[in-house]
Formats: sequence, C-alpha cells, structure tokens
Amino acid sequence: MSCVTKVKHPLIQHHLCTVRDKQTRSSEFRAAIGRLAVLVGMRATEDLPLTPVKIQTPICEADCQRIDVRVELVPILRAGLGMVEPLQGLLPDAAVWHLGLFRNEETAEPVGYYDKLPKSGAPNVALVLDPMLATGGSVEMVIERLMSWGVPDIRVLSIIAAQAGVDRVASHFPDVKVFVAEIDPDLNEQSFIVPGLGDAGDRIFDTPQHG
Ligand SMILES: O=P(O)(O)OC[C@H]1O[C@H](OP(=O)(O)OP(=O)(O)O)[C@H](O)[C@@H]1O
Ligand SMILES: O=c1cc[nH]c(=O)[nH]1
Ligand SMILES: [Mg+2]
Repeated sequence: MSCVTKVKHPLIQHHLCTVRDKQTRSSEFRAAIGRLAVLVGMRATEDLPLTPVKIQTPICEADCQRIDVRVELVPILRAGLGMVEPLQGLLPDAAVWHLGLFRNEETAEPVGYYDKLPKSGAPNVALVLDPMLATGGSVEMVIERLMSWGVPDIRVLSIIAAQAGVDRVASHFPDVKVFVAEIDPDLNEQSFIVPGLGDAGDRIFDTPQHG
C-alpha cells in the first residue's frame, strides 16, 4: 500500500485553479490555500483513534467519542504557516511546533534556520504542514528531525507535490504518510514544480522577488 494519498474532491480541483492562477492576489491565494488545507486535513485525520466518553447533554447522558491521542502541528516556515490556522480550526487544542527551512537558490538543498523543539515530550501524531513538496529535500529534513524527537506517527500535508518528491519520501520513509491535493509531473531547472503555482511563501506573504 502506498503511503502517498492524493485526496480527491471537486472542491480541491476548484480551489487549485485559484492557487495556480498567477493573477490571484495574495489575500485570495491565502484563503484558497486555507480551504485546500482543510480538505487535505480532513482526509489526513480520518483514522485518528477515538475513545468512548459519556457526555451530559441538557437532556440526558449521551455516548460520545473523543480523539484520545496528542496530534500536533509542525509548519515548515514560511509557507507552512499558511496552513496553520485552517488546521487549528479542525484541531483547536493542537500545539504548533515551528521549524524554519529555506532552499538554497543554487542547489535547492534545504537550509535549517529555526528549531526549538524540546528534547522530550513528542506527540503521538505530527502533522507536517507545507503547501509545496518539490524535490522532497525540505520535508525529508523535517521527517528526520521529528523521528529523532521520537514522533511515532508522522503525516505530511501538502497542497501540490512533484512526482519526484513524493517518490523520494515514499522510498526513504515508507511509514510516513503523505497527503496531497495534487501531484504534478515535473520540476524545472530551479527545482520549481511544473506547472505548480510558483513560490508559495512569496504568494502567501505577498513578497514577490524582483530580479
Ligand atoms: O521539496 P523542496 O525541494 O525542499 O521544496 C519545497 C520547499 O520549498 C519552499 O520553501 P522555500 O525555500 O521557498 O521557503 P519559504 O517557505 O520561506 O518561501 C516550500 O515551502 C518548501 O518548504
Ligand atoms: O514550486 C515550488 C517549489 C518549491 N517551493 C515553492 O514554493 N514552489
Ligand atoms: Mg518560498
């Protein structure tokens, strides 16, 4: 069974048009990334374990179920920040652990610049948030870090991935689950996803690069 799930839903196809369109302004881009993050997030959490609980309603006692594992969010700065609030909408009590990485523009290799994960106390489930999975280098660095922290169940949530990137993650980390809205065929000479959507971080934060 593949660890890579391409989430299928007409709303995903619809909102992908918005994020791919180069005319989409930053506020609309952020909103569409948020909607796509929720759609991917629903699927990525559909098998979380539940524990039976009794709840007193205003009428009587009801048999209910609660998620009984610690599920926490790990956005990859910067672009992953665009997926935090939407996922907090689904998991309001989830802690958020930030990891800062950027890609070296010449080599496309990830460079870590922020990491304050504690030494112990890893959650049961970490949802890694990053809208783009291109070569897979950044996500691999994060997966290795989360494994060394002791997270047993790592799930990567992305909006657009390149085929090469998901293949790389799947072959190096067969136990890590990857959930994406779309898988694009190619990477260009700068290791940008083709057709992709451009630079997600710059489009979320409205910081276009000139020259
Ligand atoms: O799979 P990879 O080849 O590693 O590429 C994907 C990474 O590149 C982008 O980050 P970027 O370096 O643009 O940083 P930013 O989020 O600060 O813009 C993106 O958000 C991923 O983190
Ligand atoms: O296509 C890409 C590749 C890496 N990072 C992005 O933001 N976009
Ligand atoms: Mg960027």
